[in-house]
Amino acid sequence: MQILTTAAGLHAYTEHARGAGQRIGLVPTMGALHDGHLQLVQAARTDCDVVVVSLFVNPTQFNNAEDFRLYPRVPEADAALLEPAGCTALFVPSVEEMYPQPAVLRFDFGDLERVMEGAHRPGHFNGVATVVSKLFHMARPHRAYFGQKDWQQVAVIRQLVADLSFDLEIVTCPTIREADGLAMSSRNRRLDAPARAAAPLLHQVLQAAAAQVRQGVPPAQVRASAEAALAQEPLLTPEYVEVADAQTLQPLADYAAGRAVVLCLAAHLGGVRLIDNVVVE
Ligand SMILES: Nc1ncnc2c1ncn2[C@@H]1O[C@H](COP(=O)(O)OP(=O)(O)OP(=O)(O)O)[C@@H](O)[C@H]1O
Ligand SMILES: CC(C)(CO)[C@@H](O)C(=O)[O-]
Ligand code: BAL
Repeated sequence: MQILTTAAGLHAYTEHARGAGQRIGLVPTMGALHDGHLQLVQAARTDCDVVVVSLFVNPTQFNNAEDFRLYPRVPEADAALLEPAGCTALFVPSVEEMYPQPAVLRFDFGDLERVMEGAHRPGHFNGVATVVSKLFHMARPHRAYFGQKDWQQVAVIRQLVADLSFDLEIVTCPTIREADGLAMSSRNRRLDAPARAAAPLLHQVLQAAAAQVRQGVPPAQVRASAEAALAQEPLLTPEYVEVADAQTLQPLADYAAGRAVVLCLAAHLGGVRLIDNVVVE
């Protein structure tokens, strides 16, 4: 596995592979890797000849300085996991390398980002779109891999690819969970024992809400029951619970035949902010 630290080095690596007729898979991450990330690497390995994993805690997508400061950083352990998983090149740039000058370009994803993560983390998707665009330009992958755990992020990135005509395919992989249902997340490392013990409630609440959606319980009632269930746990402070159209992400007042529904939530647990979602087809 090659370790690359510069944009020019990454570009040279992938252009060489492209020239040799190889297919390039890109897996963008912020590190502190777990099985959710490794699944993306394995999917890329199955589809592509070379697999580039980027590891960069992108400052421009953090709306909370403390969240950025405390974000888990374990690059040596990450590198040790990546080679056996099939990564052929690890891109670990510095902030100066990714942002030689402050980025001033602003993205506006319209209604897609006026809800949920976009509404609660001002500037977040602008930072994600900026860094993902840079990575796409540097690596020019044939395919890029993202997790369903960040459902809204995938919708935003698909819009970015369509609007800017990036010549690549976005592949989405399912959410990998711990045995008790908690969605794997780098931030889980920051949960203390009581918070970790309470954390499976997030997925339990989503599953109960999904059952209600399947029974045709109206969205407002599903939302209210989920909020009430979360309120039972004193360690947990819910930020939002949403019953939304899975494609447009707009909150639903009612169900429409043939349209998938996504149930999303964000909550603070012992000072750590977690998100999760479940899709009901
Ligand atoms: N449990 C998971 N299952 C599948 N994909 C995941 C999972 N967790 C993260 N991913 C995906 O991995 C990619 C990199 O995510 P990231 O590095 O932010 O990790 P993370 O675990 O989501 O961390 P955090 O949520 O704490 O930021 C994203 O495409 C994300 O959706
Ligand atoms: C896509 C991404 C790596 C961009 O920094 C990040 O938002 C993430 O880890 O999901
Ligand atoms: N996985 C999404 C990245 C973030 O929380 O900033």
